[in-house]
Amino acid sequence: MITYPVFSYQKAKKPQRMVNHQEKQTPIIEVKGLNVRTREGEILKNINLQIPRNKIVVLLGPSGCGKTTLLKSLNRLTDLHKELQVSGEVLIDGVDILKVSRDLPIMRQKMGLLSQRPFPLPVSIYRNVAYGLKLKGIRSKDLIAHSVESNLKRVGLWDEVKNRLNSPANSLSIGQQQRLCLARGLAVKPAIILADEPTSALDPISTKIIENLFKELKEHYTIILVTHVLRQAVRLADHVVFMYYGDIIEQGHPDDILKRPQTEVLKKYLVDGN
Ligand SMILES: Nc1ncnc2c1ncn2[C@@H]1O[C@H](COP(=O)(O)OP(=O)(O)OP(=O)(O)O)[C@@H](O)[C@H]1O
Repeated sequence: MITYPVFSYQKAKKPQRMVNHQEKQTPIIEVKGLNVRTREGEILKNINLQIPRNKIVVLLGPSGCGKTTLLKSLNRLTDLHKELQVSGEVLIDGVDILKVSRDLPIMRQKMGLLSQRPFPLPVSIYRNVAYGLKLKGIRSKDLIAHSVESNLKRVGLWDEVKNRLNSPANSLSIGQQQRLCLARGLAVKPAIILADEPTSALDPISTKIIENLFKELKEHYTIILVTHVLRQAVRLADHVVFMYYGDIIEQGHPDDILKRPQTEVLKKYLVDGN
C-alpha cells in the first residue's frame, strides 16, 4: 500500500507533447528486466511488461506479491526507500526513468498517483486543485480558476463543492476527498495515472463514481490500477497482469486471464483470493 501524499508535484519547464498517430501504437511504458531487491531478498524478479496507451491495466495478485513496489518503480518512488536496490529499465515514452537525473521532475509530472486513502492538502478545496498549477509557475488567476472548475467538473465534484470552495478539503467525505485528489492530479495534466487500490477506503457509491471516472478518463490517460477486487478487475481492465511472489505469472486480456487461467496459482487465486 502506498502511503505517500497523492500526486507528486514538481516544477517542470517543458510543455506537454502532443502524441502523434505512430506514438499511439507504441507502449507508453516498457519495463525491461526490472529487479527490485533488499538485503533480505528479491521483491521483483526480472519483470518485463508493456503498457499500452489509453488502457486500464490492472495489477492483480495476493498480498505481498510486489504490486505496489512495481507501481512505485514506475515513477521512482522507490528512491524514497534507500534499502531498495533497483535495476533494469523502466521506459516512459522511450526514456528510462531509472537513468534520468535532472529530468526526473519532468518525468514524474507525467504520472499522477492516487493512493488507497485520499491525502488532501490541509488547505481549502480550491487551493488543493490550484496547488500543482502554482508549482508549475502558472500565475494567471483566470487560468487557475478555469482549471479548478474544469477539473472539479471532470471528477463530478463541482456541483457538490461550488458554493464551498474555500472550505477545508478535509471537511469533505472520504469519497469526495478521493475525487478531489484525482482533480488535483489531473490539473497538472499527467499522461498516466497510477492508482493503488484507490477505492478500498470508499463506500459502494463513491467506488462506482471512481470506476466510472476511470472508464471516461482512459480516453485521455493510461491507468495502472492495483486492486484486490476481482469484480473491479472484470469491470475495468483492458489488460490484466497477475503477479505472484515478485514474478508476472500470466498477463493478457481479462477474458483470458480471469476466465481461462492457465496456471494453478492463478486458478487458486481466482477461487480463494489471497
Ligand atoms: N522498503 C521495503 N523494505 C523491505 N521490504 C519491502 C519494502 N517494500 C516492500 N517490501 C516487501 O516486498 C514485498 C512486496 O510488497 P508490496 O507492497 O509491493 O506488495 P503488494 O503486492 O502491493 O502487497 P499488498 O497487496 O498487501 O499491498 C512484501 O513482502 C514487502 O514486505
